[in-house]
Amino acid sequence: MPNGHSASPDLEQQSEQPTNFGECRDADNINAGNAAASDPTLRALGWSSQWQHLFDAAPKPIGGLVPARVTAQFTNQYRIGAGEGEFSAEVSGKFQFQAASRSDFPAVGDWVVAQPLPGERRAVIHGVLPRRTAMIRRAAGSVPEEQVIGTNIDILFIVNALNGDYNVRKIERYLVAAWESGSAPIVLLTKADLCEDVQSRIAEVASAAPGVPVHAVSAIEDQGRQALLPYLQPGRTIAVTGSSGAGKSTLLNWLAGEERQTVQGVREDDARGRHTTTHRELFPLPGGFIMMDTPGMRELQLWESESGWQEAFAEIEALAASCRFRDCRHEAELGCAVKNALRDGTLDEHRYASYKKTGRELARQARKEKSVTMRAKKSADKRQGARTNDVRRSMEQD
Ligand SMILES: Nc1nc2c(ncn2[C@@H]2O[C@H](COP(=O)(O)OP(=O)(O)OP(=O)(O)O)[C@@H](O)[C@H]2O)c(=O)[nH]1
Ligand SMILES: [Zn+2]
Repeated sequence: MPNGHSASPDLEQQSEQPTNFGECRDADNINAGNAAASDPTLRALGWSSQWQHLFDAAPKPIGGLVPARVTAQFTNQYRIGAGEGEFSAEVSGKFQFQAASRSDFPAVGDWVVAQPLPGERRAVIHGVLPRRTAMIRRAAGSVPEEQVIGTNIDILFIVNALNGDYNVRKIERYLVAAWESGSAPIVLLTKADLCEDVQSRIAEVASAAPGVPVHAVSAIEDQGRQALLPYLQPGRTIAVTGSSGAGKSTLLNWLAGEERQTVQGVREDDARGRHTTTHRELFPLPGGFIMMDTPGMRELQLWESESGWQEAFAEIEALAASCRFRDCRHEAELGCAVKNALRDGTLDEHRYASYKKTGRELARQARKEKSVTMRAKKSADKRQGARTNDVRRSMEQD
């Protein structure tokens, strides 16, 4: 838990103590009889006895299969880290055949069942262990499809800078995504050195993010690190999101205690024997925690998710439960508990406006997706109809 032993107590203030993030990550509870569970290379990637149990229970079509974690993803190729080091990997033909959707394929952060090919740095992926958390985005395109941005993230650092970038509504949107994914959100207000009134900003964010720890930090002035140490536990996977320029890279380098690129960039031979520098999207840092930095995580914007919305505005949802009408829209209805709370000042007007706005955006998104799905279905029906006509015509000709 964060404590007060800090050189800069004014930056150590926070809304609430974190409770149970990453509680399943029982890295110290090692099954002594099991070699893989205590493998230092695997453990550096977040392996624990829980994962070992899931691996033991996973189907294994062939012998010689090992656990590995996906550290980077390319179009059809993956980079995985196993006990024996890194491999470039592809999914097996059977896996590909059985995958029902894009989200069934491995993503950065996944633990997979892999088969290293003898004498090569290549491996075949036969399965994906059940995900504990998953950041999912509906991919844009003519047919909406789920895109998995990152999985098995214990903690999501939501980064917002205490300068012109500062925007509580933006933080609320990121919170929706975090709640939906299953990972525990922590709000980091960066560039605290640029802000005159850090405390009131923290208070403002805290009231918009009930139950979420809020910390102010300055990477440039090396302030606020102490409060983050409790999150940076060995075996824990942490992802960072926030708008461009919010200070994510600087934060990562600061937390890593050295230049991150030197931590995660590795020169190696590619398939043609050339030396290349490979970018890992998941990498262990010296403190023993694992950092995830995928392009998708950086672009994370509004999350199209109903349940995340309800959690992000849990106190309003709780009020809504005591509205007289079950379908109350909290506008002009009689006996509306939300409107009553607005009137007596227990609910903040901006907060309510943000709740309504996010709700409208979700509805708009849902309508858009529905119309895209219907259009896609119509054109599929049309194609099907054309094929049926072709068959009929060719039968008539016979
Ligand atoms: N004053 C101040 N500036 C900072 C701090 N942290 C980062 N910056 C500056 O903010 C700018 C953006 O920082 P980055 O770390 O590149 O931001 P980013 O979020 O990674 O940006 P993208 O890579 O575009 O997503 C840089 O000029 C940093 O030097 C801080 O604590 N204080
Ligand atoms: Zn109501």
